[in-house]
Amino acid sequence: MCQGDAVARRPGECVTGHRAGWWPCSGRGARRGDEGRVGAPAGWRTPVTAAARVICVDGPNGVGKTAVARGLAARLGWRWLSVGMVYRALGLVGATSMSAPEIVVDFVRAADGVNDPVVRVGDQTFTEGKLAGSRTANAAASLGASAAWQTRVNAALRGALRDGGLVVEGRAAREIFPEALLAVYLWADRAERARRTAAVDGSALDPARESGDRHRALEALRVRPGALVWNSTRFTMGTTVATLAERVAIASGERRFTLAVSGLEREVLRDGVRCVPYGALDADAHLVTPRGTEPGTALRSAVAHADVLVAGSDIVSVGTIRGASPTQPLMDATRWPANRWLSSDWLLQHRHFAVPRQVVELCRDPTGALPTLTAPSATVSPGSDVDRVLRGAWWIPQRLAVVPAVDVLPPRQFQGRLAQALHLAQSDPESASLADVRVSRGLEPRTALWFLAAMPESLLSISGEEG
Ligand SMILES: Nc1ncnc2c1ncn2[C@@H]1O[C@H](COP(=O)(O)OP(=O)(O)OP(=O)(O)O)[C@@H](O)[C@H]1O
Ligand SMILES: Nc1ccn([C@@H]2O[C@H](COP(=O)(O)O)[C@@H](O)[C@H]2O)c(=O)n1
Repeated sequence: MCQGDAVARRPGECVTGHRAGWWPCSGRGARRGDEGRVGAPAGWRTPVTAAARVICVDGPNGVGKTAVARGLAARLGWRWLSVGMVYRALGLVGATSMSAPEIVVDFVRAADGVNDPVVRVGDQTFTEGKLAGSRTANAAASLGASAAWQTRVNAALRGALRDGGLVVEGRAAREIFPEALLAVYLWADRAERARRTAAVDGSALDPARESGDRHRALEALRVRPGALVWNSTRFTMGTTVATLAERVAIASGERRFTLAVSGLEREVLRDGVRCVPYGALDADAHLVTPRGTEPGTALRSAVAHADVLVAGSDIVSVGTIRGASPTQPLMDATRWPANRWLSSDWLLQHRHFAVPRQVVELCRDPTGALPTLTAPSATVSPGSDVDRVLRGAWWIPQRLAVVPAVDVLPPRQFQGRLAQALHLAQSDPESASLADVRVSRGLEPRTALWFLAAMPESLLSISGEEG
């Protein structure tokens, strides 16, 4: 089981040297040399130890962590747990460092068969329904920022580990359960999160709570390295839950990440990625390459894209695939979790891109037919299938605010400058929310991840030498 911090090593490798994400790190995954062993995934299964059957779901307020965690637990037949619930319960009983009540987290089977969490603080018992909504959140936030409470709450949460799987939702779930099989950072843009929050209890998103959660020193809201970043803005709960269940199966080795590749005539297994001819509807993503691309080049491209796609994203283009160095595409250089900041122009210049199946499905035409994707030329005609799919990605910018280009700064200064720019942008809700930031390829990966968490709506372009 890989517990490694993937960004600290060579891109795509965990401590044991296996690729993180799309093959399991328990030693039985596919390796180089698997090529052509089509069919190996059938019945191929890596046993997952009980301790590793933990999925973490983190993300900003109102994105749907609780609803998605419960839905995923129901689908997998696992229990689910909420970190925020414990802090909310403590806030509700008016816990203080002097009172130090006992905290116990347990489960109760709901009418629909799901094992829901129950939090006992002293002699009071809370279920999620009693704690939902924004009412109790501010007291929760101030307790949650304290290291002493974190220690106690985290111990209570870990005490809830049982045989069988556990889906844990909440801030820093991954820090509390570092052994997790899969950590998900659930995202939705601000307007959608506001809509979801209002639908729960009529309340508004609280920017102060979110900003506090982002900027505090310990257990801050941010994307943890290696997390699957799933942008749920345009997906139903059902699609998000089904997708995450598939990603759990991939992480546990029960299923292989599958890419449908244009121009490929037969199924091939390459570097652990199952590549199937374009058009296969069960693929996790579709890779479009320009007409006439050599199969070998398309397969190298597939592996490079898969590396990024397993970490989430809407549409991915990994830049020039160099013949001699297929393992060093542009995106790998930063271990980017998603490249949604790449502009449409950039994408068009590269003329190949990969799209998760769920994005393609969003772009069915009125008769329900799936779009036909062909590699874009520099002029994509408006209304064409490719145009619809590219526009179906939420990130194509409508407007742009330019913060100072920071490409020549070393990482520390870079982060300082970004923090300043972000602070300005976030403290003025009327200001444009998008930033055009140019980064050099030497960008420290953690800074990139931090940036994503701090300002996910940004357009980030990568300049400087590729490779
Ligand atoms: N596509 C969707 N994905 C996820 N949730 C959705 C979606 N559409 C609607 N919702 C609803 O949005 C609400 C999100 O609230 P929920 O409490 O789950 O969010 P949360 O991230 O846990 O919030 P908080 O951090 O404030 O506790 C739920 O009622 C959920 O059913
Ligand atoms: N690790 C955590 C988790 C949550 N909190 C605080 O509790 C608030 C409520 O959490 P929800 O996920 O239920 O919204 C949240 O805003 C956090 O401030 C925490 O401090 N640490």
